[in-house]
Amino acid sequence: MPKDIANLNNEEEISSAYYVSPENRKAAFRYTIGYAKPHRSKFVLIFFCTLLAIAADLLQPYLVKIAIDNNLLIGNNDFNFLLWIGGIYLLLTITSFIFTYLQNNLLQFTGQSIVARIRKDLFSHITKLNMSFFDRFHSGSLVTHVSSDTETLNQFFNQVFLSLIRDGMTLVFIIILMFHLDPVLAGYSMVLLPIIAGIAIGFRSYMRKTYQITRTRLSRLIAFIAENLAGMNLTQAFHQEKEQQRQFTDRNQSYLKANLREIRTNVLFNRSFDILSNLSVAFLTYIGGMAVFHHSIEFGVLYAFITYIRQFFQPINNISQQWSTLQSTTVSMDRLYKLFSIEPEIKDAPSPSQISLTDVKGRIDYNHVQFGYSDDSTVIADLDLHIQPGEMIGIVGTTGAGKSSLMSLLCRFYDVRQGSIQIDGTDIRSIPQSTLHRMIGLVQQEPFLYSGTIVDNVRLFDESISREQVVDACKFVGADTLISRLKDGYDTQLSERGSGLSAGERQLISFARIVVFQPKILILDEATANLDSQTEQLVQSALHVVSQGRTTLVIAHRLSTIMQADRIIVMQQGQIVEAGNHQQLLDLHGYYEQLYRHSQGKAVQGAV
Ligand SMILES: Nc1ncnc2c1ncn2[C@@H]1O[C@H](COP(=O)(O)OP(=O)(O)OP(=O)(O)O)[C@@H](O)[C@H]1O
Repeated sequence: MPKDIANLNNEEEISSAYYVSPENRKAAFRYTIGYAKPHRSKFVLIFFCTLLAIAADLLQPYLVKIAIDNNLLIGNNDFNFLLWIGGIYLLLTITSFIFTYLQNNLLQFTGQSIVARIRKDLFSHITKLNMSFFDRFHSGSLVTHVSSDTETLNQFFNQVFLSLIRDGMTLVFIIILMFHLDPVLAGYSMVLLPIIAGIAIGFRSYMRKTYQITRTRLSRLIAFIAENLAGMNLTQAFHQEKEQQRQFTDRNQSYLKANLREIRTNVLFNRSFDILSNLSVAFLTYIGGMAVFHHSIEFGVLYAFITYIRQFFQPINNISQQWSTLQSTTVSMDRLYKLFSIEPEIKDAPSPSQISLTDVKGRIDYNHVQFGYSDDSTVIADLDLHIQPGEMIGIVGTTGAGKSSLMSLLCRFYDVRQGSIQIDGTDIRSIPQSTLHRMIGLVQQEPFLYSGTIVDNVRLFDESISREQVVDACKFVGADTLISRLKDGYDTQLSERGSGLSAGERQLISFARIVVFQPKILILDEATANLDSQTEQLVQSALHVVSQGRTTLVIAHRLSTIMQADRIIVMQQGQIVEAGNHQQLLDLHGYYEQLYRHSQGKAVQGAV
């Protein structure tokens, strides 16, 4: 994967991030073109529309040439003939309009459909990647890939591709017509062709660099905005507004500078190109004028020739302009291809065990588990834990002891390094992930809610679950009273991440999800620390009712939540150091007792 573009700092890094090796370029190109294949017939149609539009355009000067040479210059004032020529000219204009319109619409439709498909596949691919991928990748950069890089591909289909067909064909037709009109003048023009093309390509390659810098700076800006919006509460809580504003201004300014430089270079190039084009016209007018003077060509030929030479520059300019777009498309194609090529590290076994969700009992065995996020770190060291179906386990421990990691391993967000985890005696690596995730219900410390109504959030947009089921579930966990107090009740629209609801209310909605989806195992990363005592009471009783008949693992931040647990395990540095029920642990006079005394002290202080 190239370095995260959000983190590119200087232009050298930018250049190297934008370097695409020829092999990668080919593979990425083949991959992208694969998306265009189903649209073959539309591309053929586009080709013919373009062909007809160009032919209609290019025949117009030729018609005028005929009118001049075959009528006006020889004094054959045949008005009928001129009328015919005028009629055909009009017809050609209409033909060009119709086919250009068709070609544009067809190409837009095809290009947009291809890119929409790529965007859809990319999003679906990203959702299948493992947590380790998201540990490495900033969400801001992923937003950029899904939005900007696919947009660049859009430009490829709607601009580059169109230009290659339309301008390429126009150039070829103009050359043919020029040679048909006068080979000598055409020969002179051909001398100019490589000079103009050389200058155009040289200039464009310089422009490409400025363009890349602009795009990278824009990506950095977008990534910064995305990340800042996600962490806005933190920014405000820690009065980071000024610092964030400063960083934003830096990025904004550097984008502005790059943008202005790009525009300056663009204008300079286009004006230089115009001058070059005018000089060439002047040169050919001189040579052609001499030829007319010496009667070696007719005036109409010179007229047509000058018109063609003017039209000759446009496609060269267009192609060279698209050349730089093509370069950035190559980079985007490469980045998207690399993203598509990332395989999920955690995959279902080739022949997974078939497990019926209704038969799950909920026994969990951690068998001498070892785990680390990287090869050189160990977060869980040889942990052995066996949990009976329906048992409630409280997990406490120091910060960073590995409590959440233990839960992530059970959900198979990561795979164990050594040992195994079994559910009802089956290694979770041989259970299909979709089944595994239906077996386990997760209530996070900061429950995530989607944009949508409360009903949508409880049933997770699964229309097969009725509204009544949702309401019953909310009543069951005691969330009904809270929800009824909201203005639109169950139809209250929740904004992004469920803001508008308190942490406790969000937790209650997560509990209702558990009741609706009926997983046999419940994991709760408890967040009662943030709750007022009344909501805490509600969450406690919700936990009590929801945990009935389920194997429940509770990471406790307040001991009051787990004092009633069947078993409490105390973790330190990835190991279980104490285990037993509340009383047994107090009798050990160990770490748990210290925690308990500490929490009692706090409670007393709180009461004072
Ligand atoms: N995604 C990750 N990538 C790398 N290291 C991680 C990741 N998540 C956690 N860690 C590290 O693994 C160790 C265990 O973290 P874990 O979150 O499991 O601890 P915890 O006991 O749940 O802590 P807390 O009570 O603070 O939530 C810590 O040192 C942490 O820094």
